[in-house]
Amino acid sequence: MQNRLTINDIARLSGVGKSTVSRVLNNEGNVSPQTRERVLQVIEQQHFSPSKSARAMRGFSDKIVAIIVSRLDSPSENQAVRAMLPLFYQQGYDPIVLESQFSAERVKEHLQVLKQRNIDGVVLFGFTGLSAQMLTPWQDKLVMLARDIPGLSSVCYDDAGAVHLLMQKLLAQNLREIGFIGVSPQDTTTGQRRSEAYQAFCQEQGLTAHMALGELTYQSGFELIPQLLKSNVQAVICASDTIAIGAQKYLQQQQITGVQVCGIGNNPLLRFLFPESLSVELGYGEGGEAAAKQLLAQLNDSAPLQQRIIPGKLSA
Ligand SMILES: O=P(O)(O)OC[C@H]1O[C@H](O[C@H]2O[C@H](CO)[C@@H](O)[C@H](O)[C@H]2O)[C@H](O)[C@@H](O)[C@@H]1O
Repeated sequence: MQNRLTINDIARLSGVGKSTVSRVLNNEGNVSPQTRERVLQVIEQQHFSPSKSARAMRGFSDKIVAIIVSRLDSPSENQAVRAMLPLFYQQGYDPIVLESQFSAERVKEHLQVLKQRNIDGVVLFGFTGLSAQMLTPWQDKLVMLARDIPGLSSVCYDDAGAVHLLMQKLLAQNLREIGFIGVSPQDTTTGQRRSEAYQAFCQEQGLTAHMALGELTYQSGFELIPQLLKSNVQAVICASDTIAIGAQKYLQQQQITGVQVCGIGNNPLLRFLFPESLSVELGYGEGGEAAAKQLLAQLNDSAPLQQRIIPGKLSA
């Protein structure tokens, strides 16, 4: 676990002054080789890493924000992170990126370390299983993306609205046999909200629902679309563009034409590989920007907490 030692402790343990420790950390001259060696030995023994204030003494930024993504390889999260970075840089904050892999336990560990390091603020890509109890102590310095929890600032995507846009577009094209590839309802947003929106729309319009559930992967789209093809679907809505890429790959491999594949997310790779697909721009970039602005407003101006939903739109 991380230590809480300060430069003063290192100075005391090394038998030197604070400024000497600072000179060693800065790799400046004016310190004898023996003293330098002694200080470095203590630093190593104590697993010391300079605190924010010590970093500031060394000329680094004193302002740090952490971005906790769920998956480093998620295209949607990458878009959001890319949009928030320039805003943090402009305001003199150094961002650091951590990964949760959808583990609440891992988020808890990250937050403990961030607290010890006295980090200024956090953007957290939320997910099902995170508790308000764990996050409320951070409420003034945290913004959650993609999930909302009462009492916290959040920026969310319009999950049900995206499914509606696609269903309406398909109906307008006279397509009524519409399948859906989703993910587990244990995932409240991409899973439950998108699947429920599909089922509700089918019910309202008197359509038969054809559903298959998998994971947030290309493989799921590839493996699940054959089930829906057995029901002679004319179109398939996938809960994400990543899933849609897998579904399209299957159709391409089997040389099946005439099935309209739709995704959610407006992923450039789907557009490039399969330009005939339909997708909804959920606003990942806009979401990342909004989350960064909200966090900066909370940190710099004590702005009130805010919950926001980014509207989606059919991609051109
Ligand atoms: O394939 P991707 O580009 O990664 O997109 C899949 C979905 O990723 C995001 O949802 C997932 O992560 C969220 C945290 O960022 C989490 O709240 C959600 O439960 C996960 O399903 C993104 O929010 C979705 O729009 C993407 O469809």
